[in-house]
Amino acid sequence: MKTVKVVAAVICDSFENTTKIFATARGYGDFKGQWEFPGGKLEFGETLHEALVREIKEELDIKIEIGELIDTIEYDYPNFHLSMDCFWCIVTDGEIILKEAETARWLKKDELDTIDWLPADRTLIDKIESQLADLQKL
Ligand SMILES: Nc1nc2c([nH]c(=O)n2[C@H]2C[C@H](O)[C@@H](COP(=O)(O)OP(=O)(O)OP(=O)(O)O)O2)c(=O)[nH]1
Ligand SMILES: [Mg+2]
Repeated sequence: MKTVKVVAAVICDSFENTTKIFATARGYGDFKGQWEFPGGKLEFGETLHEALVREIKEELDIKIEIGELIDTIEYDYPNFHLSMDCFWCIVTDGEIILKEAETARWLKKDELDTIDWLPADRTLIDKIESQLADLQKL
């Protein structure tokens, strides 16, 4: 099975005091209407950071700062294997404009389980919830 290498941005309001994260609903294709984190496939020769900055500019028209890696999700879809690196990010410049997504939401911590995520994202949501819970204990 072919592997598709993807990088995704979990954009939050603050690295230290996170109260909400940004999710988008896919605007096209097989998973239209299901929720995900903005990002996309690496192009040849790009680093993870270069790819993520490019994708977020293309999809949301903003500049981001990339923080820590949250997790690398490995997931088998029927037609391909997904390997997706997911990073905490914050917006550093611009106003979000949805260039590709059908719609978007800023989700509070307790809302993360209330929407229909892409299948590969469910383990990531658990990881995000536990990292946010750890942050609160500090
Ligand atoms: N961006 C993104 N893709 C995800 C997530 N979860 C998940 O299973 N995927 C899958 C869906 C796609 O099959 C694959 C690649 O994502 P993509 O469609 O965003 O790639 P792209 O932006 O480069 O778009 P395209 O030009 O190939 O259409 O990863 C997620 O949270 N974010
Ligand atoms: Mg994309």
